[in-house]
Amino acid sequence: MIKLLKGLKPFSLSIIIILIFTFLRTLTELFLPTLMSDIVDIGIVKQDIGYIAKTGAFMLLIAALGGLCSILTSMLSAKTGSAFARNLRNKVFEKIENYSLKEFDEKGTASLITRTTNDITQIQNLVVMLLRMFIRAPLMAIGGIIMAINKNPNLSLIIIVVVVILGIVIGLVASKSIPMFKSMQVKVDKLNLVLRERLTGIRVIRAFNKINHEKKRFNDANKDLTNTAIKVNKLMACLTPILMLLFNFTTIFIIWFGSFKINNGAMQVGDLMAFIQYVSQIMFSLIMLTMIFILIPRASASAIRINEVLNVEPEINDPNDPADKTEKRGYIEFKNVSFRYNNAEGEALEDISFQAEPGEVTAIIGGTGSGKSTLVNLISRFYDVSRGSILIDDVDIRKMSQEYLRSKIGLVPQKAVLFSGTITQNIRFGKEDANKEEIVHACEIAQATEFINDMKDGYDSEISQGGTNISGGQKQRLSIARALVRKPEIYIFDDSFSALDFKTDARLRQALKKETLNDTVIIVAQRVTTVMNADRIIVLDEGRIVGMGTHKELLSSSDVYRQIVSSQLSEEELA
Ligand SMILES: Nc1ncnc2c1ncn2[C@@H]1O[C@H](COP(=O)(O)OP(=O)(O)OP(=O)(O)O)[C@@H](O)[C@H]1O
Repeated sequence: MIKLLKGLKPFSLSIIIILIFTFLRTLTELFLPTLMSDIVDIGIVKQDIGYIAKTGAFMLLIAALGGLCSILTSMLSAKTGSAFARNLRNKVFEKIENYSLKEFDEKGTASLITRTTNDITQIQNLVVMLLRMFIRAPLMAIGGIIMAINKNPNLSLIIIVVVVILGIVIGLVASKSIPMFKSMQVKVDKLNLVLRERLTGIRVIRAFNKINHEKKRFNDANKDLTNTAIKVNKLMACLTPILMLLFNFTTIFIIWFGSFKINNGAMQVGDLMAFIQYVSQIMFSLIMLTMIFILIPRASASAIRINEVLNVEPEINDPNDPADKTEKRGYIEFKNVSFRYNNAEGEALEDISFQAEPGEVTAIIGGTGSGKSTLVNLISRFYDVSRGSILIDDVDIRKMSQEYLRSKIGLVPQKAVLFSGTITQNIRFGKEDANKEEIVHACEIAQATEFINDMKDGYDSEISQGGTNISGGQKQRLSIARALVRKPEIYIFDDSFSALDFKTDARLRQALKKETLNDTVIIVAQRVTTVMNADRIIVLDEGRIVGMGTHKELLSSSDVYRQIVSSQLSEEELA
């Protein structure tokens, strides 16, 4: 928590101003009851109207000054709190951006979202509360005690009794509420996870008639959170009536004992009235302090979760002296590469060695889960190899900066991901300064022009979030165009033609061939027709290369390949 609060350093000036105004405000608040007591004891008792008017006007001025200080501190605290939260959010977001996929896998998207939003809001609430109350509450409590003793030392003994009772009540409430506040954060996390899955998987949920099942899952998580929130709020709600009761009894006692003192001439009426106000100020400040102490554990649970994000040292880092200049272009070499996912039992890839050169098409084929996507993800260094090495243009990719490495690659991922924005904006994601001709050219090769021209606004048509307003095949073609516009040295198509019909698939590959004459192309595919013309086909089975060569060579040398071919041919014939 302290570590996060160090982020308040840039706001030192605002904090100093807040402290000064808080100090002034507290002084005005402590001064008012004394003025009131003077009005009663001097003005009213002696029927001095002039004194009453003069002191009354002075009271108004002091109250106005206090009000002004209060407005200023509230405004500045809110502003500082928001700016602090903004900086923290940026910091967390920047950190997450540097995460490798391994860290994403570990933390989970839903949790990362809660940590960047809700958890930071908890810290922001605490900061605002601290700025507004942390100095004010003890200052007012101590000031109140001094003033009360000043008014009547004997009667002040009541304060000790009140503080002890108050301490016990607050202690009981805090010990019950703090664990509940902590568990609320975890429950918010859970709710976010369910909600996110529900929203992103809405089509599947409907298709499988799982709406009620999902509703129940969401309701359970929601109810769980609500129940805890209600419980903790009930508890907190009890605090106010108990404190009011305590305050009212205290007032009765003060008036009771005070009346004797007044009767004996040991105390004046005004002093008694002021005394009651000081006791109420002391109690109010203790409640404020309690609020802070209740907020602290909740915020510290959030701080721990935020620090967990900030403390992660991404596994994949750029080297200190990156080799960002290579003689060659487009050469890929896998040297005895093995790879194991974190927490996975077995290796996803084992002893993979092959080379790919510019002007060549290397295809990777294999059953589901054989490691095809894993293999191509290693080229972009989304994960680091567990053993062996990957060289690009004769340089180990761990020795290059990630930006330089990825600038060489045009990746079309297995799951086409588009962003909200126009078609042009989505394709410019591949190359920021791509001009209209480049965009149209890329779309022509990707066989996307036809459907783009059919759309109402052509290239300016809006793609909705996640590309839900276009078909799967159209999405794939746009993500292919996005990679093409980059004109990279290496193209990686991870099962990118699966949603295309055979005709479009063939046309696209033909156009692609001309476009990538001097580039290295890696194609991951399930269909034999997509890979059979490749210069080199790598057959993967359970993470191992079980065959490598041309279609013809593999037909005679690889059983697995022959099985894949025969299963598909018979399927096509059946169709
Ligand atoms: N993030 C991950 N964490 C742990 N294991 C994973 C992860 N991603 C994939 N795997 C496992 O690694 C193996 C290879 O997966 P990969 O996605 O590379 O297969 P694939 O050949 O591309 O399959 P498909 O054709 O179905 O896409 C599988 O057993 C899979 O369960």
